[in-house]
Amino acid sequence: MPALDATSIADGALAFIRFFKFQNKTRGSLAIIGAALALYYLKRRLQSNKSNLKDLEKEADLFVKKGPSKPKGAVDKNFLKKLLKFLRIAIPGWKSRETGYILGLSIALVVRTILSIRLAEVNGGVVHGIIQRNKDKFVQGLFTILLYAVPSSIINSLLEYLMVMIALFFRENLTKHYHERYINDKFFYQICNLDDRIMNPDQRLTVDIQKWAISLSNLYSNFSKPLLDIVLFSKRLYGVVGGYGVALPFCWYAMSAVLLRYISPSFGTLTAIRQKLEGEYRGQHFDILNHSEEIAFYNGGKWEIRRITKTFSNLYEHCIEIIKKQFWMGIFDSMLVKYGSYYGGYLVLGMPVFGPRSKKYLEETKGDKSKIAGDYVRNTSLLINLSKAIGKFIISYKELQNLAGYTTLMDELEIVLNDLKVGKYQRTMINPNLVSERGEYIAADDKLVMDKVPILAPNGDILIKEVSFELNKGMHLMVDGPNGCGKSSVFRIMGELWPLFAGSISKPERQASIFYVPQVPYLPKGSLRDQIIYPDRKIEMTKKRMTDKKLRDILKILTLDYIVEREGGLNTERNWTDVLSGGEKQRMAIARLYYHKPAFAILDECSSAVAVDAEDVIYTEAKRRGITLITVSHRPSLWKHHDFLLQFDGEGGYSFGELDTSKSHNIEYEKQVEHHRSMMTGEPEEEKQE
Ligand SMILES: Nc1ncnc2c1ncn2[C@@H]1O[C@H](COP(=O)(O)OP(=O)(O)OP(=O)(O)O)[C@@H](O)[C@H]1O
Repeated sequence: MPALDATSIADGALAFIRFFKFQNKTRGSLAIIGAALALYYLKRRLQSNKSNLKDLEKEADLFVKKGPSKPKGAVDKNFLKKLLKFLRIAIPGWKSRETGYILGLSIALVVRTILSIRLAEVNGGVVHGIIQRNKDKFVQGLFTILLYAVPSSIINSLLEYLMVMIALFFRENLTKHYHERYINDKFFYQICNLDDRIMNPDQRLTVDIQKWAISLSNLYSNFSKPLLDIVLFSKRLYGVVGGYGVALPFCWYAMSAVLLRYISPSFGTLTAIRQKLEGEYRGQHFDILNHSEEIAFYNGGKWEIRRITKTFSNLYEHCIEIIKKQFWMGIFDSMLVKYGSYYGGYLVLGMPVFGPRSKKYLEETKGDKSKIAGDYVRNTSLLINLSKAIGKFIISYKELQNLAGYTTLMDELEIVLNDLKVGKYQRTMINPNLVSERGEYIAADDKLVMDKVPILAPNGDILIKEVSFELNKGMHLMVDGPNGCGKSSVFRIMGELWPLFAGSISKPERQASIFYVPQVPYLPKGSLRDQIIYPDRKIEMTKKRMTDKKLRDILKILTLDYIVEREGGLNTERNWTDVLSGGEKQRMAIARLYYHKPAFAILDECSSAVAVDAEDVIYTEAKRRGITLITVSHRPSLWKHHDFLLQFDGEGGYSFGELDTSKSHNIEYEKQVEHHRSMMTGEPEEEKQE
């Protein structure tokens, strides 16, 4: 704050007061009306939304279905409740390292404030020395400032360090909390396939948690430091300028806070929407990378550009909207919080000389100009610090709104995971009455039984009215039917990926007893050995008395042993999805099946890219290893490896019975073989007699 002649400050203040209060009431009233109109205009401008933003808000509010619709990310009682819930996860206990670091941060903040107060005193001393032309006092002051610089620098850096560490601890705790629930169970499948509330759970788990943690850590120091500064600086200022001097900045800021709250848009909602849009944008890049080969072959670049440009322009427009609002808020913030406080500041600084205690002060200083100037500089320092602290305290409301936005996003994830845990999910249902109904899973060794189980898609769409069959160990089952009739869905329900709405399913309790081999297998990043033993680790492989030699033998049966040689051994790490061909990937998944040797294996078109003669080896070997096969396939050449047939007609009906391919009366089988032959050779199909 520039040093001004004290008399002119007081004159200015008095003129200001007279202008509004006593002298010119008409002009004063006009100014107040003008200011009120300007405020109203600003509020409308800040709180109005573009039409596309309204849609996004509606979408963001999909969640708040119950109760009155409130903007997401509002700072209210609900937010505090949610925040408390997450704080319990972020700070696990009183004796945790987080509490230790927060305590450390609090101590560092106190020390920082004490150092600032001491520095203000020293500043005053230096000015006193200059005006008195007292060289010793001046040099002593400079030396003291230098001495204070060392602890101040250490404390400043320590504050930064502690804040970053606390944010990282918070992130770690929350990430672990979500990982345990999201990845350990089947929720990562269900959150995208059954529920339509969260489009980008990956964004929530990565970026949003990180932002929440940083925002909370910043907020602690942005709130607690100013709060502490306010207490300590006010106390000190009270001692030197009296109660009026302290009350004035407070009144000013209280008025500013009310006005700010009146015109401020819900930055929490804006943040929540922005995070959603960021997630969608990232998700599309992820899609392109994931399907790069297909997109490149289709020459789908133009289509992808159109799609990604649209998503990015939504994000861009939303960011512009936020930046514009921040611009208008910035003007208002500055006017009230920064420049407004200058005016009030000068009034306070003039108080020792012109205020109610001026007589006493002037007697004490005996009119010593150097002492008055020194006090002025010290008071300026104190006041600047106090003003800054109050200003920061008010502006951190914006940070609080951001935190409210991130908290809402995380709470949504929490709600969905909790719902999935109890088998509840939300999506547009064809038959909404079904949501609360559930069938029963029964533990049974060595058999799979479906008793009156309706096959329904997650949206309640009836694929097959009711399915019943019993399969004992050693009864190899072929599952057939037209595309989209619900073959895979039967096993999704059996594997508890989709809800069981009615009937009962008996199956072995041990998850590992039923193994699923899909058409496109998952090949995780890792060694060649990992591809065979997934999801086991080497330690589990050793416990199962499996050796690298046995793994190589498995690969040999599947004629995959050349890959071990070519890639340089079982320890070689590669991105196997890119390295292996379609048929190799499928055979690798079969190697995994042989390694795990489950009681039952669901083979879902798992050999569609494998040559027919190699397919025979695959199925014969699986049976030799004691695995009961449940094969979902359209290939009639596979029927001979099975004893039973579960056949869906594509119109909601099915049949289950023995399959005897050797009997000539098995017309259905022969028809299928003939159809396949004609497709392969291009010759017309021959008519068979029933
Ligand atoms: N998550 C889902 N939500 C709603 N419907 C789904 C979902 N997944 C699949 N479906 C629908 O359920 C029906 C049955 O799918 P399913 O995968 O069981 O067919 P399928 O008989 O195995 O077909 P194909 O022979 O083509 O593999 C299909 O119409 C499909 O569109």
